[in-house]
Amino acid sequence: DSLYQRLGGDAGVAAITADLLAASTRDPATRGSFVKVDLRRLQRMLAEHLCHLSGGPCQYTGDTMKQVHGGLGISEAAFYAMVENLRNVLDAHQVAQADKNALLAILAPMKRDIVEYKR
Ligand code: HEM
Repeated sequence: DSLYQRLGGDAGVAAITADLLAASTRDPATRGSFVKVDLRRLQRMLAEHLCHLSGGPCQYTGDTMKQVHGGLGISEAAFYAMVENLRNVLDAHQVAQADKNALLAILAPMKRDIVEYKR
């Protein structure tokens, strides 16, 4: 029994990813970053990434977090806004508190590779 399974497996991770992307393209704190992005591809890569990180049977085929986000000028505030949106999405999918914390704990250290500005 892995975190991936507790997130709902393939279908759960796909739905969580779709909802997070929907929130990210709506939230004024983050939406500007996604204007020119191929969201279908991003959905696929992000789902792969989350599947891999949570112990699912997936290979992540994208680039490193530093390669992907470098130069995008992402602020710490935007990062925290996305974390907050993910927290809400996981709540909406009734992911247990411990599993939510486990996933967020895996993602938190990536901040240093993603954020370029304090605000
Ligand atoms: C822990 C937090 C985050 C994780 C795990 C994450 C993960 C990813 C992944 C896996 C990709 C796809 C990589 C690829 O295509 O090779 C991606 C792309 C992207 N991310 Fe993030 N991300 C995070 C935070 C953010 C934040 C806070 C923003 C902006 C507010 C952001 C903006 C983007 C954009 C714009 C792309 C698409 C880049 C492109 O295709 O040119 N990400 N992210």
